[in-house]
Amino acid sequence: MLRWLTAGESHGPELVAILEGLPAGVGVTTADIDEALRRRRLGYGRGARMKFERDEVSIVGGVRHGRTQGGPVAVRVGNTEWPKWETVMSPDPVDPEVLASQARNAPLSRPRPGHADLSGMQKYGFDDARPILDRASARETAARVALGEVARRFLHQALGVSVVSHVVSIGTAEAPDGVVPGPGDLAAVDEDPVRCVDPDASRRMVEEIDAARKDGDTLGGVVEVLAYGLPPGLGSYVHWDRRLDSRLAAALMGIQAIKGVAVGDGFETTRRRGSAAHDEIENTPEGVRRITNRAGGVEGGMTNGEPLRVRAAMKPISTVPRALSTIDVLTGEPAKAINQRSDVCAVPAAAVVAEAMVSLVLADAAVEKFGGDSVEEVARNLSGYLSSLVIK
Ligand SMILES: Cc1cc2nc3c(=O)[nH]c(=O)nc-3n(C[C@H](O)[C@H](O)[C@H](O)COP(=O)(O)O)c2cc1C
Ligand SMILES: C=C(O[C@@H]1CC(C(=O)O)=C[C@@H](OP(=O)(O)O)[C@H]1O)C(=O)O
Repeated sequence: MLRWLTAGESHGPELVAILEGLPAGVGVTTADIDEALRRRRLGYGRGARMKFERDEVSIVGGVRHGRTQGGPVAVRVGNTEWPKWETVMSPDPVDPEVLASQARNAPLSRPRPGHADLSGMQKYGFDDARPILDRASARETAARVALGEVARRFLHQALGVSVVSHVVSIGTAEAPDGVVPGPGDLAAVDEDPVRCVDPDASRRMVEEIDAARKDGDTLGGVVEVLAYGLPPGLGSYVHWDRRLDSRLAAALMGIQAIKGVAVGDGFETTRRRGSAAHDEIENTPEGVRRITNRAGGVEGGMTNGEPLRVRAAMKPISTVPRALSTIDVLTGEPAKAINQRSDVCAVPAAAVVAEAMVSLVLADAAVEKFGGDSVEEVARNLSGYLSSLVIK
């Protein structure tokens, strides 16, 4: 079983992440994780903070000379913005006079509709949104992407699986159906400003972001993750919490601002008759396969050997520059919501985060199915399983 945990605040000194249960022998370096974090920062529509903040990565456990050792992998991602926030986010008590002398320390009492601010203040008993937004913030996804990169490398090295992602829509601008990146297309997708594989749709997405920015507004969209090279039989139908689709949905819904998940053709399938909804089976010289892949590679909560295809729907960013109406919790009076700076659209970044979450879930399911304490052992067990399949 793989377990992963993150800690740290958006404006704290650093994020910390631990991945436990990964076999030994996964090749991964600080530079690999650095590159994964660079990819998360890509994307047209991000706010000012992405320009001046750097991610400072260090691997502090579980890896020696570029290989995992079998113990928990621990990663730190420093926030280079920290010196500006040292007083606001100090773990230790601060002299009230020092606090009062800095405008940055003023309580944030005008909760943003759509963010965690108001419910978080009610739940944890604060009249300041700072402690809420600092942990609710998607800055935390940097820690998940760091771990996801280790999981992705494991999947590739032990099973030959490639995980890729792309942006399907931003606002009302949509890519045409069926245009997806192939297993080796990640770098090409990254070159596009919104990580969309259709140049025409990409241009319309960029225009839509420009228009929203001009209007002081924000946008959401849909991302898709694909995994190529999966064997049949990851996950199981025998219990709800062992279903791969249930685990993928939970992991993707666990990303900030994700409001819906679809496996394969998802909701679209409900508009079709059964005869046009399912994937017919045929035998080929290479083995059994589905003629189509509307199911997105999962049937009965298990991979079926076709490429995995899952989508996640992201709502528009809730820090709307043309600020929304709220109340000031200190006075109860109507007010405009907190708004200093924000992303206009973070859908391309969310695609990279979704890749990381899918990689973690697939790595977990692979360790469960193939056991093994080393990459070599997992690969051996996979090959034994494939050659012993009754139906190939
Ligand atoms: C990559 C990424 C970047 C985000 N950037 C912002 C942002 O700049 N401003 C903002 O208000 N929300 C941003 N969000 C969304 C908030 O984190 C999210 O809306 C908030 O945590 C409330 O949670 P919920 O949307 O899941 O209800 C971002 C989300 C992601 C995945
Ligand atoms: C810092 C990151 O994303 C942040 C996610 C976020 C939010 O509310 O989720 C709000 C913004 O932070 P701030 O309000 O400080 O500008 C984003 O910049 C990051 O992704 O590294």
